[in-house]
Amino acid sequence: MPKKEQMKGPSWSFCCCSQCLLLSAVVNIGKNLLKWRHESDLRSQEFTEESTYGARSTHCALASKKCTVIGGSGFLGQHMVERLLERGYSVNVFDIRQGFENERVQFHIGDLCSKTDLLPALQGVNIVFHCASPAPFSNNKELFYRVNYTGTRTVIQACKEAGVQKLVLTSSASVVFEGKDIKDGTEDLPYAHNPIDYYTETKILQEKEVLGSNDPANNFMTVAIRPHGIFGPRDPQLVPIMVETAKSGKMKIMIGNGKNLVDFTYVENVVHGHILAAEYLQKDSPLCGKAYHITNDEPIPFWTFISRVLVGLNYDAPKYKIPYLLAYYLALFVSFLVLVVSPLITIKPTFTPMRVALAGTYHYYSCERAKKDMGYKPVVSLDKAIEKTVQSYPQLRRASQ
Ligand SMILES: NC(=O)C1=CN([C@@H]2O[C@H](COP(=O)(O)OP(=O)(O)OC[C@H]3O[C@@H](n4cnc5c(N)ncnc54)[C@H](O)[C@@H]3O)[C@@H](O)[C@H]2O)C=CC1
Ligand SMILES: CC(C)CCC[C@@H](C)[C@H]1CC[C@H]2C3=C(CC[C@]12C)[C@@]1(C)CCC(=O)C[C@@H]1CC3
Repeated sequence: MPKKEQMKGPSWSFCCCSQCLLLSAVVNIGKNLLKWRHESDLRSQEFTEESTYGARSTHCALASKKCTVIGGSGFLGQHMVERLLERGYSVNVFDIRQGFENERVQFHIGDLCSKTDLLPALQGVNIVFHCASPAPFSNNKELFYRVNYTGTRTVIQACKEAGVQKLVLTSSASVVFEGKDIKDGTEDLPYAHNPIDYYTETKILQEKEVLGSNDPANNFMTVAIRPHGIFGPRDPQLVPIMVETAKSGKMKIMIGNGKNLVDFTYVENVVHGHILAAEYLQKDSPLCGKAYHITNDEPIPFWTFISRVLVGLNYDAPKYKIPYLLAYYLALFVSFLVLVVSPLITIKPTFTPMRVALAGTYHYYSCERAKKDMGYKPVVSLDKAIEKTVQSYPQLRRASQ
């Protein structure tokens, strides 16, 4: 609320008759009240932004900012765009497809592997968010390598050529995960020697390229955000796969003892981490060339999370348990069989060794570094996030029987 002394009194204008004098005073009081309301609204808006983004970014909220979201038509990308617009950024989206309509957004359709496609989308832009990737469960190794690795190198070159100052990459916490327990893992853990899949292998290559290109002396600064298990409204992957598995009757068995803690991160918290990183990424800031875990900071047993979402959507929670190692070797055996019959038929098994490892081990990460360097704090709690997510999928809800 503004202080009383900041409110200006009504200004009086000269007139000869008393009715005019009265009318003029009333009009002026009205005008000043409106002005005061507007200033007060702005101040309270600043307060909200300040409490969320920290004092430094209050300034950024009011300044005009131009950014490009590569992969802006995707799940995370769309949420990024919405929040950036709310924060007063002017936003370009670069993607191979147009995922939504918004007259405030300038779409550039193209392939990030092509510098010619990219350059027009980067003109006059000072921040690039790179959150494009082929879907993690694709089997196309060549595509992962081309888009995540060589494509990201092209993005870096294009950014430098276009004079972009900040590049914020969406990496993944899985770059350090090898299928073995990780408890409260920090960013100092080494990259996985044996990544769980080819997607992750190329996410490692990608992150190394982006962090290695950090060059504040030449006004080019980079940072990598490592989220884990992103979920929320419009996610095409996590909740739909769970529901699909439940519908087909395969979601009855828990892998392991059901106690393994995992990070699931609400999409708005992931977005918040990205925007903070962009705003705190400055020459001489500790963020330059570094990776940051962004999680909900509330690890939860994997099967508790799955059960809460499924029960929320009126499906049964898994009841039975199978020892982790037994499930893992069974999944390995199934993958071997799938490989043998692959020249004849294509089968996509639900329980792959990778999914078994994700479902049966501990893998949660510390976000202390993000808290310390950019004042990160999740903006939506896990309880609220699960509630909002469940409510956002009426079409996936099982009709009561
Ligand atoms: N979904 C999750 O749980 C996690 C995702 N990530 C990372 O977050 C980022 C965003 O993921 P999501 O939004 O879930 O994926 P998504 O599949 O919904 O979005 C990716 C977008 O990238 C675009 N894209 C793909 N190839 C492209 C190309 N060659 N040129 C231009 N655009 C291209 C797609 O059209 C799509 O719109 C990815 O980098 C992913 O690796 C990291 C950790 C967890
Ligand atoms: C069939 C069930 C046993 C499992 C259903 C849930 C899974 C679909 C998800 C649980 C953890 C998720 C996860 C990812 C994708 C979806 C899950 C496997 C990622 C692989 C997405 C891309 C990343 O960068 C890492 C994620 C780790 C967690």
